[in-house]
Amino acid sequence: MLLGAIADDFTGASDLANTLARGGMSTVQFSGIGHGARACDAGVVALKTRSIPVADAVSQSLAAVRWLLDQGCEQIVFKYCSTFDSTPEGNIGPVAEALLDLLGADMAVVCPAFPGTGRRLFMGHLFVGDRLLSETGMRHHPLTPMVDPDIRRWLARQTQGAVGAVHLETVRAGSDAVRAALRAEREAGRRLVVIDAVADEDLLTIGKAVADHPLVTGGSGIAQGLPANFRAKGRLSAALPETPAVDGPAIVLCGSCSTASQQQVALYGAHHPSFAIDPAALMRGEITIEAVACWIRERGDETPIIYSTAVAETVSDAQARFGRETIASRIEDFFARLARLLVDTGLRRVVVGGGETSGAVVEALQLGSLQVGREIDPGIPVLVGWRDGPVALALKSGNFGAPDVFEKSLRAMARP
Ligand SMILES: Nc1ncnc2c1ncn2[C@@H]1O[C@H](COP(=O)(O)OP(=O)(O)O)[C@@H](O)[C@H]1O
Ligand SMILES: O=C(O)[C@@H](O)C(=O)COP(=O)(O)O
Repeated sequence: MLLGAIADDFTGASDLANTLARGGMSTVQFSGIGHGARACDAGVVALKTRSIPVADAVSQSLAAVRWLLDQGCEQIVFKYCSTFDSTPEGNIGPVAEALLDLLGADMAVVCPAFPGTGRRLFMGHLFVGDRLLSETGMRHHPLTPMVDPDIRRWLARQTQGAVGAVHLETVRAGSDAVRAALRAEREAGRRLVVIDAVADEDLLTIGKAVADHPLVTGGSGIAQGLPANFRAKGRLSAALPETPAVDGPAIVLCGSCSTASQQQVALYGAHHPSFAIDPAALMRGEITIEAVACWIRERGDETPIIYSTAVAETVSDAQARFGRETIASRIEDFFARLARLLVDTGLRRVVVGGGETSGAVVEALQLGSLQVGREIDPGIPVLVGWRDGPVALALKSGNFGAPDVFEKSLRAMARP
């Protein structure tokens, strides 16, 4: 492995793996570090560290990066969400600072921008489409409500050290100007530097400027320029491995409550059987895995959607009644155990909506390593793992995907 990455959730990992694969690196996504290595140019370790206590996130991230270094990785990417999902405590800042220490690095860029999905960073402020981050549905995220669009200020709340900034005019002046600006930030003692990017060309400029940085942090966009650094040195594998087409019984599971997911669930549900998980009924034990699996079997050849997706008010009511963490983990656990039961009884294709939800599901399936296949929509590839035969996955990040992304995912998995 040349490039090693950790991602703080599973949809984020597949988003990054997709970018690296499209950039020409043979890429494997690992579910944690307990499953053994596989030969590839880039290894992406999916963690579920976005919404856990800071100390746990730091120790899991360090362990994963140590493992990647043992596999020979020469550069490490720390991938977090393009909407910078985090709380005032972390976990982006503390993990980034711990990685700088581990790698003996004196600085790293911080760049959540992903223009292909409308995430742009200008003057340190993060936009989604034409709105500041805090004026979007992310303000009401069930676990990491994003109420401040100034990434410099939000990150500074999470870090021990001061946060630096490099603005767009410098990025537009080219890689040498970026290198000089980053050097000035480092000399001023600012180890984490928020850097603007509003277009793919900005990310390519930044990618070139950080070719020799031990640590690069950002959304998947920051990885756009990295494969070229290895290609320029003639280091990339000649052929990219193909993923098999996977057909057969399928399910769509959605635990994301994002605005995009609400629309996608409604559209898919208009044409397919759908089953809504009511959190209160789940907590009372009135919805069981076995009963839902039986309902799915009764649908025959159809591919149903099972979802807990709800509007912000319903989510906050459930959180007030049962506690934010309790209800979240109860729902995640439900999807995880349901997916495992279904795959063990013949299901071959699983589409999951939501990063935390995907993490719970993929961990329960214990697929180990996943090969990265074709792109379904920006940031969403087909992934293929193995459990008594190939199992295809599509892990849809909350706000990613066209309105018909669930249908498209099922079709893309089955295509040779
Ligand atoms: N109806 C609901 N009420 C409360 N919490 C919910 C509900 N539905 C899902 N959740 C929780 O909200 C979180 C959504 O996070 P995630 O799966 O990462 O989606 P996204 O990708 O949109 O962030 C999960 O922990 C999930 O269990
Ligand atoms: O960077 C992104 O936006 C995604 O890759 C990502 O991390 C998504 O997280 P969720 O919205 O929680 O799925």
